[in-house]
Amino acid sequence: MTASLSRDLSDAQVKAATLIEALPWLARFHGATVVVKYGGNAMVDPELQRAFAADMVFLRYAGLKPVVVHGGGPQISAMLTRLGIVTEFRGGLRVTTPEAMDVVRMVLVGQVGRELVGLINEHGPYAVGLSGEDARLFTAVRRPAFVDGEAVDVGQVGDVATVDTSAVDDLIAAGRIPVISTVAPDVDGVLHNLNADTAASALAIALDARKLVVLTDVPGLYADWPDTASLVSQITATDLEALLPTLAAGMVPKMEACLRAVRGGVPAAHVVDGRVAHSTLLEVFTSEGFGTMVVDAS
Ligand SMILES: Nc1ncnc2c1ncn2[C@@H]1O[C@H](COP(=O)(O)OP(=O)(O)O)[C@@H](O)[C@H]1O
Ligand SMILES: CC(=O)N[C@@H](CCC(=O)OP(=O)(O)O)C(=O)O
Repeated sequence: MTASLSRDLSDAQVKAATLIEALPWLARFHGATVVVKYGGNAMVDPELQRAFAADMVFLRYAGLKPVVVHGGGPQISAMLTRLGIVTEFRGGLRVTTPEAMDVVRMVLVGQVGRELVGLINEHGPYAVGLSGEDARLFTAVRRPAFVDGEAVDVGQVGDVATVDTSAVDDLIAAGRIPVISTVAPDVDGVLHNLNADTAASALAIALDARKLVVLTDVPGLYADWPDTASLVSQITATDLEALLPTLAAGMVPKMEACLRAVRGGVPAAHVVDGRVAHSTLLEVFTSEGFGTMVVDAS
């Protein structure tokens, strides 16, 4: 056998092994709803954006029901700066004045959501964008931020008060991929800015999703950040609860969202590295999984 033929054969074996490794996961997750929080670098790097859109279409063709909830913090900050509006974050939440709220809605619904819908729809007529305002998907209740244990008012920032999944259910039943922007009215119709990790978690619970996958810019949760040797591949909700008070800013809403999802009945919540192309597929269809998995019990 020539060297190149044996290389071709071994390449073919590696490809075949990768495909067949997916078989049990294809069987297990056929028909399952998976909520994916799109955020971090995967949202700003054009190649990663395209890879993410392809992953959502792949999940759909593999018989899963992907639902995307997107972030957009950096894009909101960039637009506020362009418009000369100064805002700050307190306790991980953006202080949202009525003026800032207009920009949050414009950027999330009108820009970030639209761009992702466009990328997915390069593959076919699948993605439909919604915000929390559509068909009462979310209602919000004003929440404070916590700084050094003290509650601080951060304006029109909300927690999810209610979820009505009917519009999302209709889209899923029609074979579509819902793409959701996280702004929502309160009971008086006043629009609120929701943290996207928090909204994704609430939606995963309401949809009875089998998985919540949260994309971020690190390989996963580090028990002892920033010690890279402390990457956690799996953690129980109980252990995560104990670790939460020690976590630094960005990871707190993400891990709280995973904890809430799992406590709310979602069998597994994952934080994966969105800087790696196709991270969602690596998580769903490989035996090792990818990133950090949170489960209710070990
Ligand atoms: N224990 C930890 N494990 C992993 N990342 C952490 C931890 N503590 C703080 N971080 C930081 O949190 C960041 C993720 O939060 P954030 O930047 O808000 O994410 P995103 O933009 O993806 O929503 C990481 O890039 C990292 O810098
Ligand atoms: C209340 C609050 O802070 N809302 C976020 C909403 C967007 C978001 O959560 O985006 P990422 O996932 O990219 O951080 C904000 O205004 O930035």
